Amino acid sequence: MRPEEFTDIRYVVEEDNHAVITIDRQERMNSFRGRTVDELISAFKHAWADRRVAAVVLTAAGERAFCTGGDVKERAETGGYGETEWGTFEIERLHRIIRDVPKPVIAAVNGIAIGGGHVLHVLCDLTVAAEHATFAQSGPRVGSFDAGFGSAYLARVVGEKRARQIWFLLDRYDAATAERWGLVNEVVPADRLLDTARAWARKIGSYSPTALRFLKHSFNADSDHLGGISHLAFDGLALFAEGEEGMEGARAFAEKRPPDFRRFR
Ligand SMILES: CC(C)(COP(=O)(O)OP(=O)(O)OC[C@H]1O[C@@H](n2cnc3c(N)ncnc32)[C@H](O)[C@@H]1OP(=O)(O)O)[C@@H](O)C(=O)NCCC(=O)NCCSC(=O)CCC(=O)c1ccccc1C(=O)O
Repeated sequence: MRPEEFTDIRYVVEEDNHAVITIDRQERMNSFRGRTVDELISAFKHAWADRRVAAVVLTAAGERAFCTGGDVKERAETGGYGETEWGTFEIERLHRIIRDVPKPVIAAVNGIAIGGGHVLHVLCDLTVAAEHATFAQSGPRVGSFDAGFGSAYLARVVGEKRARQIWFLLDRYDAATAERWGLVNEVVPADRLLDTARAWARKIGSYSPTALRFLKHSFNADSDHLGGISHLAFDGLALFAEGEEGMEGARAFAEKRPPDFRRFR
């Protein structure tokens, strides 16, 4: 897919140095549907292939949300995430490409990062967050889980107790807390968010791309076996999400009522 065809995201190469990928579905709080995921994968491939690009910035439009994960309304209405290029929902491939693209990926978190949106920033190499940004997982409330990188790799980042706290209590954490936990690298005022990400990209652009490529692969190698767990988990999730228990979570969200999971205990 060519960048001119994108409807859910924007892709721009700035200063002949870095790519900026902007999720832009503000009417659904920058949640992703199947098409959004296809476009994100395509954008990362463009950034991978483009020799001008030293680093990739992943951000989103507006100040309210970075990404709120899967489009829960779409899921409640249709049981899935809508049409895709190949007929498959490629979120796992998106996770892989963020890790595999041999250039540092910087998440610039401009608002809430929750659910699958939180997982996206966790998988990025670096995270800079606006002061008002918040962080949370939500799966067990809306009938979902990320039992792969989204939980196991998160535990690498913040430690087992914090990762379990994030997934079992589903609270929202402010940017200062996220920085204290090592979940984000730096917190800046909202009006400095993109400039900080750009400055990091510029700095990265002055370093040896081959050295950076090997370093990224080296960091990944140590946790790559978690990809096998992700594989199992996403196949399990696909079955779970369309079943009664999974759908209770999505429907409850769309109907603005608390979910009732008691019959599934
Ligand atoms: C983000 C909130 C905390 C914001 O709360 P608040 O500020 O009070 O605003 P709201 O009034 O709730 O929301 C405003 C407006 O936006 C709509 N909206 C918000 N989030 C979404 C969303 N994710 N999808 C669609 N629409 C959304 C909301 O309905 C409101 O619309 P109105 O028309 O104005 O009423 C809060 O909104 C919130 O908690 N949102 C849900 C976050 C969430 O749970 N996300 C999904 C998690 S699951 C996931 O991301 C993984 C999916 C996945 O990878 C997968 C893969 C393979 C198979 C299956 C799956 C799977 O489905 O799990």
